[in-house]
Amino acid sequence: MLVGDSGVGKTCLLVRFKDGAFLAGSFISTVGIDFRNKVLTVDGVKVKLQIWDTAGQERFRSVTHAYYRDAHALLLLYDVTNKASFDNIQAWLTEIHEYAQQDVVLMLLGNKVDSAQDRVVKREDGEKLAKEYGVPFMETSAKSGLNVELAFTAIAKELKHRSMKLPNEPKFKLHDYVKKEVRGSSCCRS
Ligand SMILES: Nc1nc2c(ncn2[C@@H]2O[C@H](COP(=O)(O)OP(=O)(O)OP(=O)(O)O)[C@@H](O)[C@H]2O)c(=O)[nH]1
Repeated sequence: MLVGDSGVGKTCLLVRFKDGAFLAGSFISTVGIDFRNKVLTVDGVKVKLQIWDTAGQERFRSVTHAYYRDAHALLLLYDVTNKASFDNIQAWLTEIHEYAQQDVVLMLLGNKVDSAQDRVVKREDGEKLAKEYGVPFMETSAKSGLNVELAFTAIAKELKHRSMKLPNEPKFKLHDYVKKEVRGSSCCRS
């Protein structure tokens, strides 16, 4: 399930992953909730991801709350060009702790790193926050596609590992896997 403030790029991230395209042009906010399926082959095993795209707008919060408890994984997004979306991450985490399953797979994503000139949230700030909460972290761009496949593949691998519980298979380390991340530009407006 994709969560985070309105406009951080949840729908675009999902469309980039599903269709390999970027939704340029006017911004159409998600109403309530929407979902798309994608089948990935992970280490020779087919994994069907059902990905729920939630509305970031406050007025839909009660609708999205109802979906948290069925989510196996949450991708929590902020927009690196929007400080408020980053400041709201703590509130999102509080909501997640309240409504999601305790063992939900969680990943923090700083999106829109292609907009280097408009960046206001430093990579280190994202990393620091993620470390504080023990959550894997990556920076992404739905526009350029940077790290999008990697983020979803990481989730798929973790979920596959958890569901198959093969005793002889080495434990999948999500925190290590996300280190394959390609670094975007760290340029800042301020
Ligand atoms: N430059 C840039 N723009 C992006 C990126 N991702 C999304 N956008 C733009 O940001 C705006 C919002 O994107 P959405 O994907 O609709 O945002 P959302 O988080 O789904 O918003 P809600 O549905 O309201 O919760 C759109 O104008 C997108 O074109 C990105 O990676 N880079």
